Amino acid sequence: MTCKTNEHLEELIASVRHYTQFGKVADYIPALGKVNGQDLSIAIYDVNSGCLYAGDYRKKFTLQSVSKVLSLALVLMDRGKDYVFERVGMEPTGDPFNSISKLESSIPSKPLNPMINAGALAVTDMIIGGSLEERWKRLLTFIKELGNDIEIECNMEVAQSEFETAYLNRALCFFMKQHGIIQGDIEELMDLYTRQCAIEMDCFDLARIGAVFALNGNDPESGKQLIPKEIARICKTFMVTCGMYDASGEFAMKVGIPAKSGVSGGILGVVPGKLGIGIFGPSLDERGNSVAGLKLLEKLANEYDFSIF
Ligand SMILES: NC(=O)CC[C@H](N)C(=O)O
Repeated sequence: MTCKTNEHLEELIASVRHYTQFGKVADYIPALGKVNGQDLSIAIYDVNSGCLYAGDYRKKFTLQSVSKVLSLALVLMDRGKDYVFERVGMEPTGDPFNSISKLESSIPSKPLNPMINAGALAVTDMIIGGSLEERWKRLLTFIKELGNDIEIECNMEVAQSEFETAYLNRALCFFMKQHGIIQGDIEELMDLYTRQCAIEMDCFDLARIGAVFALNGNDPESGKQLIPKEIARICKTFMVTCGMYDASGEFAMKVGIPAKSGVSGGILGVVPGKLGIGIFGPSLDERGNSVAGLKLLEKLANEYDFSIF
């Protein structure tokens, strides 16, 4: 599948690029702070007619929280939904993605959903494998298959940078270990989680992964079922209710598609039955979503009537 440039998408990008100045690049993970805040690119994978792009769509970025949907899909396939949802809830929090507050107040004491850091850490802990390397390999192989790109790898500099500074995520893990939600070793989990967040790809790969979800888990080229339909549906539901952190309600109102963002500025979007969308725009708003990426999606959704509602 090749990706063609598209004049109208270029115009749309040009019309929203100035929003990048209203946000800022995440630097709480030091290695993430090195990118150019003005970058903005998009790829759209239409399951019927091919791929279109605008901007530097081959520029690589790390998935960060976008990876949470993919680890969730793998773990649901590994363990089944009863096991997973005994340990992680299904409700949006309305709190920032790294918040610790509801972990203590919710009854039973478990993370409210798999799209916040606490829930995602619990999910990554559930990835099956005899060793850290085996678990990592299983996750990476799964993501390569979804993106149909064997070159997808981990950016070890970003992974290491997060590993060395992830005090709050470690705190979440210690709390969950005390409450029996996390079973494994915490340093091993942090290693696996920070590698998962540092998996690097471009907008084209991300759009293709979106196309798999748009097709209920089927590979858009081979037709192979990569994710069972029910699990793809669960993932898309979480993307709608919790995918854009504590801006998920506003996003549902303004754009209305399953989507997942990450603090690298990536956004994975899904228009069911039709499109996968990959966006990269590292300048973030105060909630950690790509500021220009959101505007771009809003414009596209209005123009092409993407909303599922
Ligand atoms: N919102 C995000 O993208 C957060 C992911 C990041 N790796 C973290 O755990 O802090």
